[in-house]
Amino acid sequence: MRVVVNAAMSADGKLSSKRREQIAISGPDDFDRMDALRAGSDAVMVGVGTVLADDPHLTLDDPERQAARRDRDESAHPVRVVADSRARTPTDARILDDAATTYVLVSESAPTERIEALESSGARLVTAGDERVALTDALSTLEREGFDQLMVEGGGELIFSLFEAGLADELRVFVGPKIIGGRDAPTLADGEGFVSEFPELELADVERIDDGVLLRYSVE
Ligand SMILES: NC(=O)c1ccc[n+]([C@@H]2O[C@H](COP(=O)([O-])OP(=O)(O)OC[C@H]3O[C@@H](n4cnc5c(N)ncnc54)[C@H](OP(=O)(O)O)[C@@H]3O)[C@@H](O)[C@H]2O)c1
Ligand SMILES: Nc1nc(=O)c(N)c(NC[C@H](O)[C@H](O)[C@H](O)COP(=O)(O)O)[nH]1
Repeated sequence: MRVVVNAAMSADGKLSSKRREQIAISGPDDFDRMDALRAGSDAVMVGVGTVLADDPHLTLDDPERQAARRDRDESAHPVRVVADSRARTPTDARILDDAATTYVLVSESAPTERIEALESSGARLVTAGDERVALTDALSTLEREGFDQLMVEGGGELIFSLFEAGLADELRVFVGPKIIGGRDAPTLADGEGFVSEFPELELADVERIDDGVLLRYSVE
């Protein structure tokens, strides 16, 4: 399964502000590019931090893209995936609505009542790992479900872990024309951080979009 990380960051490398509220960094063309990438993916994944901060829907905006997926005998929207070790996703989260199938990746530490609440909300639960979701195992399960391409939208904690586990195959990052600042604002890769053996990228393409630049890297 190909894992494509796609995010938008300010010119100073932030994914949102220190308040962790959603900030429009992409312009209209980059949002449309993101929608097209979602349409070409079997599943779209975020961490529970993004769910709690943004209440994302993770569906396709463009009806024609939905129709094209149906014409390919696929679901109108890609599957939605949340990395959520303790099953904290609120049962009224938009990501759990009936617009698309949603997988919640949990660990053994998730309370039974929370798991039951998410299952009652229609989520499909995948358990991997003791305290935190074991991403390698969880993504292997998704691959066995037949997913060929997984798009990961963030946030920084999840993206760091994917690179740390060697699971990211491609990084597409839109650099937008804003300064957000803030030593505590989320960046593209947060987590513990690397101090050696830094993941190496190969620059595949540079494209001007809106008032920003899309950088596409393959991960070595
Ligand atoms: N600009 C963009 O493109 C973009 C995209 C997405 C998000 N964002 C922004 O980013 C912010 C949220 O980012 P975030 O870093 O706080 O949250 P996140 O990466 O979305 O979610 C992080 C959480 O995921 C859970 N998780 C489960 N398994 C994990 C694993 N193996 N490794 C890492 N995390 C794991 C952890 O919570 P548990 O320990 O409870 O499981 C962790 O705290 C928001 O402000 C949002 O607006 C921006
Ligand atoms: N590509 C991109 N450009 C941005 O300017 C921005 N703020 C995000 N942020 C990602 C956001 O935090 C969620 O991951 C979903 O993109 C929201 O999904 P919906 O629109 O509700 O489907 N992503």
